[in-house]
Amino acid sequence: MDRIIIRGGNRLSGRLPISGAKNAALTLMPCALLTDEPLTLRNLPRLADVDGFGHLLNQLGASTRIEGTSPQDFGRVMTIRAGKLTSTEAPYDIVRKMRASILVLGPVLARAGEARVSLPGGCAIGNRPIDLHLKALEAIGAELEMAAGYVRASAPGGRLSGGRYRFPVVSVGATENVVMAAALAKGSSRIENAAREPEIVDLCRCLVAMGARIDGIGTETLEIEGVDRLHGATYAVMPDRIEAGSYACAAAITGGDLTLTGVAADDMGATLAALTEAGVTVEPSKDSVRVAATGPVGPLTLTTAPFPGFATDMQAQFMAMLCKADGTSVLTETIFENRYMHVPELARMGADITVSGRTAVVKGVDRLVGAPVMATDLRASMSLILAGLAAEGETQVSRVYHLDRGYERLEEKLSAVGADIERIGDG
Ligand SMILES: CC(=O)N[C@H]1[C@@H](OP(=O)(O)OP(=O)(O)OC[C@H]2O[C@@H](n3ccc(=O)[nH]c3=O)[C@H](O)[C@@H]2O)O[C@H](CO)[C@@H](O)[C@@H]1O
Ligand SMILES: C=C(OP(=O)(O)O)C(=O)O
Repeated sequence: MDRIIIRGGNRLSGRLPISGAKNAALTLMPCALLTDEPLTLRNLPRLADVDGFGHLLNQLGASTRIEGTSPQDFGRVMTIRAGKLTSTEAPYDIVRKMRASILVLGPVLARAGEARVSLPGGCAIGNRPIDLHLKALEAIGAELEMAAGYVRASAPGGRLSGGRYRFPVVSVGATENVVMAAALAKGSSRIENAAREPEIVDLCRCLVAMGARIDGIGTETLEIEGVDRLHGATYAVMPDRIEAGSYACAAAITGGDLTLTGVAADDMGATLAALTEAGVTVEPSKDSVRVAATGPVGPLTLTTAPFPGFATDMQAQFMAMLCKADGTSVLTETIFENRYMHVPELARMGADITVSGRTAVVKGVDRLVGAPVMATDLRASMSLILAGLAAEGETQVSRVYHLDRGYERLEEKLSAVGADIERIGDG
């Protein structure tokens, strides 16, 4: 298993390119299952999860072709063609490695009239049930059955009816699943208390480019008028606002000056507001953001919330940054019940953090010291990288396969702006 070694203390500066968004890519790729025509996605990040999702699409009978890119290019172009689905099953072996596999349920059901998908189970950050995906699909006409760890869904008469559903809790994935399925339903659907994350907007725009009829895009009420068929399209994946936010924290924690290029600052409101509140200079322009800091950042009080609130996917990175803040910060995690796995690892590097229930109190310290640490999930891993960049001496991060799910060529991007970082393979 690879490890990442960081010798901390370097101030980062320069331009750092931001990739296409993992979480948008993982909901745009299954859209290809809704049509027999090709869907071409541009600006796809080179990530383990994207490769894994491609593999799942192949299992279902779709072909995936990566066009004309050389290894040094960011932003791949993939054409997915699901002329005919040869299988309607997402097997346990794939779903257990990548939770987002559940996002084939709605599209396969809508296209083929039936789908069988393994239940994903929990993961390091929490229990993560899929009951809301199932309730929403049921509300638009799906019949469901659970057996042997799988959910089997069918549409009576081969086609979903459409219907109305109000989410009791905001769910990104469940909103995505039901919107994709409703796009091909016989009738219309109204989805209330829908997630409003920019990735949902990206999904809706792609579906509209494929011929879907959706009103209320970007609001909490989505009205979808089902169409008989969708067609192919070419669509560019939105910039990764979480990757951009993570590197913004890298600029801040190293007292650096980074210009993040290829970003959509409008999608990063809560992150940029929090950085500004912490005394970091934030200068957004058309498709870049400059983030610069000179001394220790100021303390913050942050609570995670669905968009437009402060993203849970940024909590660990902000915690790392605040470990060296000039004062005491309070972070509250409201989305996932177990998203503080990075705390004991940060403590090994000298951080002073006390967790009580959903709240973490982070007392800023003058120095962090490099140590061997273990990545436990994607954003927790990034928090360890950030702490390592600011720590004295060497930090070794193991289990970096978590990072490879969501950060494209991390060591290359960070070395190019001055970090002393390398990946070491064990075998
Ligand atoms: C691939 C992808 O886009 N992942 C993102 C997506 O995950 P994901 O779509 O899994 O997250 P959700 O928005 O669904 O989860 C929000 C909350 O709802 C709960 N819940 C969700 C579904 C369900 O059927 N029942 C239920 O109780 C979850 O356990 C969690 O507590 O949104 C999360 C919240 O912004 C992000 O952290 C993830 O990075
Ligand atoms: C939790 C995340 O992803 P996933 O939903 O794919 O596990 C994340 O991107 O931080």
